[in-house]
Amino acid sequence: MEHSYEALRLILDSITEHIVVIDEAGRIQYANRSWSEFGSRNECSLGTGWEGVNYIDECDKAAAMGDDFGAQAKAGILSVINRETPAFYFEYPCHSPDEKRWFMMRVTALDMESKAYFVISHQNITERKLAEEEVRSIARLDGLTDIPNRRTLDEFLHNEWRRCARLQKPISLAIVDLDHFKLLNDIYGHQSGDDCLVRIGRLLKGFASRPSDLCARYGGEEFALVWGGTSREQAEPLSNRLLDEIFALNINNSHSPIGKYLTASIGLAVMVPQKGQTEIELIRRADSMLYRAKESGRNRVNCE
Ligand SMILES: Nc1nc2c(ncn2[C@@H]2O[C@H](COP(=O)(O)OP(=O)(O)OP(=O)(O)O)[C@@H](O)[C@H]2O)c(=O)[nH]1
Repeated sequence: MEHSYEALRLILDSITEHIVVIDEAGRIQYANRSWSEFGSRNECSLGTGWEGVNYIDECDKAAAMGDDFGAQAKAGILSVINRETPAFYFEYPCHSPDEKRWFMMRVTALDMESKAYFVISHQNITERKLAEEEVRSIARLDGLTDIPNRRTLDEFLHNEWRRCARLQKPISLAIVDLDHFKLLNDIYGHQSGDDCLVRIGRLLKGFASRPSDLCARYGGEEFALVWGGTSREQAEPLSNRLLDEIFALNINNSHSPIGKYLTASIGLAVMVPQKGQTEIELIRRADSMLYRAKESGRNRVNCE
């Protein structure tokens, strides 16, 4: 069987990986059925017929249309052709309008009948990529409230700070700390405390609706809101509305000296980032405003 050309062709056609073989100039010399079928199903630039197609030119065309992966694929293929590396591996997205897809491209040399050829195979790795995306998104969220966690906040704040520095726009940070939450936990139990944190998280999501906004769980019963491109005139009423809405949830905290429903305190800082400053200064200011809000009676917004 191994001597039968027909048998080998059938075997290659039965493989789900898309396989093409090119020569040193990049001209396609062979394509298996999976490769041809994928091309025709997806109206890929290479189309159904492969005769006369130069694979490297196709990568160039993709790169010229702004596809960075085209340029990377070409560089990798050339590195194998020039024998700078024995193999090239490359993961790239190839999404269709209605589904996400990723492929792993492998390029290896194949010396045959004293001529050099190169095998390029594409394996569908979508399942693994989707699982990785899921893990990444779980790692970015707080397990209890399902809103971004501290790590995500730090990253977002860093990027938003830099964006606002570039545009010389104000950036606001509100640190929201629930008042006498320990009493709520002590009287109604830890589970009620958890339920309450979940409700607050849900409420906060409604205060972070723009791409330049983010709400996050900052610590135990502390939350944070970043409002990029937002001035004090906009952030202060927003913060006051947030306090009103927390109170309007009517979450019992009967032993709180402030009132029978749960309240919160907010430290608000607003800065237009200047040279030499970092977002640490914004956090420091919001923290000190929160401290003052707590010191001066809680259930209020303090803004410097
Ligand atoms: N149920 C629950 N409680 C939490 C969680 N994280 C922190 N806490 C509780 O939050 C309470 C915070 O207490 P404190 O730091 O004294 O603050 P506080 O009672 O809110 O008082 P002030 O902030 O000064 O108004 C503690 O009892 C923590 O156990 C959590 O994930 N779930």
